Amino acid sequence: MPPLDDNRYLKGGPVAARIIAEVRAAAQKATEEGFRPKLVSITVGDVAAVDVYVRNQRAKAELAGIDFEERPFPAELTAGELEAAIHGMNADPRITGIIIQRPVPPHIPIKAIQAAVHPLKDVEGMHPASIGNIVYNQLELAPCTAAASVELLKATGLDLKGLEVVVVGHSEIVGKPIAFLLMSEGATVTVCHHMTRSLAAHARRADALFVAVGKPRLIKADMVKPGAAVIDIGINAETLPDGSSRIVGDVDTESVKEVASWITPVPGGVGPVTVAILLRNTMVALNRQRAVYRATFGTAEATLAAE
Ligand SMILES: NC(=O)C1=CN([C@@H]2O[C@H](COP(=O)(O)OP(=O)(O)OC[C@H]3O[C@@H](n4cnc5c(N)ncnc54)[C@H](OP(=O)(O)O)[C@@H]3O)[C@@H](O)[C@H]2O)C=CC1
Ligand SMILES: Nc1nc(=O)c2c([nH]1)NC[C@@H]1CN(c3ccc(C(=O)N[C@@H](CCC(=O)O)C(=O)O)cc3)C=[N+]21
Repeated sequence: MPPLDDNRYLKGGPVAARIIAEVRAAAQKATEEGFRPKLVSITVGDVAAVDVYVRNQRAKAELAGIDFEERPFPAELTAGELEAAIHGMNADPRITGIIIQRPVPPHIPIKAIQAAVHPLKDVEGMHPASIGNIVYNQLELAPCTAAASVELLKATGLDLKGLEVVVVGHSEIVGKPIAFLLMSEGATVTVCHHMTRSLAAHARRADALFVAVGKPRLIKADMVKPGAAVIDIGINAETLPDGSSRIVGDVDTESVKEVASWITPVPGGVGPVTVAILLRNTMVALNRQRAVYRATFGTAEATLAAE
């Protein structure tokens, strides 16, 4: 197997740019028709871990013509107060989508809070109803990171039907939705987690390996099948001896790139595509809201016109 040349890095930039261009055209059309999309980002407390994510969301939303508003709440906020604020946003027709940045403080029950977001405004695809849609093969509004990871695998041109795929990590926000999306596309999916007996034995069988664990360099070259596609979802901050910090994934990229045919870099891989999918989901949400609006008010108009 020849060493991976630069072309085989599965970079997120071009995929994200294509999606954002599509979103921009759709957002412009919707705005002209009187429905300007708007995304609201909720953070609770001082969460340094999401700073980069929120900064990129704002920058790309501006590029796409989607309004972006940050609503920071103090760490002492109660779950009831946060739910009330979300109900207010659900009822506000100017707001298209709501994203609750993770993590939230331990006294806030994240599942209940995610369920408080109206499914029509759930641009993260984390409401139980949204997750349920994925199980029923309705894939147009999926959790952003999971959808981004699958989008990158598709960019390899590999046929997903019957593809042997291994997903490492089974969180509700990343690993599990990746597995459901891939099953819907016809892949044969194995899901590994911390109780899996031999991670290496499973991982080595994969034509496509997805890793979402949160452990730097968990996946080494001897755990990867030659020629495989490796999608590294991990985002881990690492402090260097000189005190500076950098972001690394869950895959030992240096060694794995000698074995794999495709590998997503960190940074510059899944991250930028995640942001693009969030914006695409915002347009999916807007279109659904418009359909409800038409069904509610358009009919009355048609009835009046007919009279
Ligand atoms: N690029 C992006 O857009 C995003 C990146 N991330 C990154 O992805 C990574 C995962 O995030 P998230 O899913 O939220 O994390 P969680 O901590 O919620 O989940 C980690 C998963 O890894 C599993 N796991 C833990 N240790 C092992 C092990 N040794 N071998 C196999 N599996 C193991 C856990 O299994 P168990 O539950 O059984 O212990 C769990 O399912 C993080 O680095 C995070 O920063 C997250 C969101 C977005
Ligand atoms: N409800 C919720 N959903 C999430 O999906 C979620 C979250 N909370 N909390 C935090 C994590 C982390 N995350 C990132 C997504 C993109 C980049 C990103 O765009 N990264 C770029 C830039 C990195 C840089 O500039 O250093 C890259 O990887 O190239 C980073 C981090 C989403 N997460």
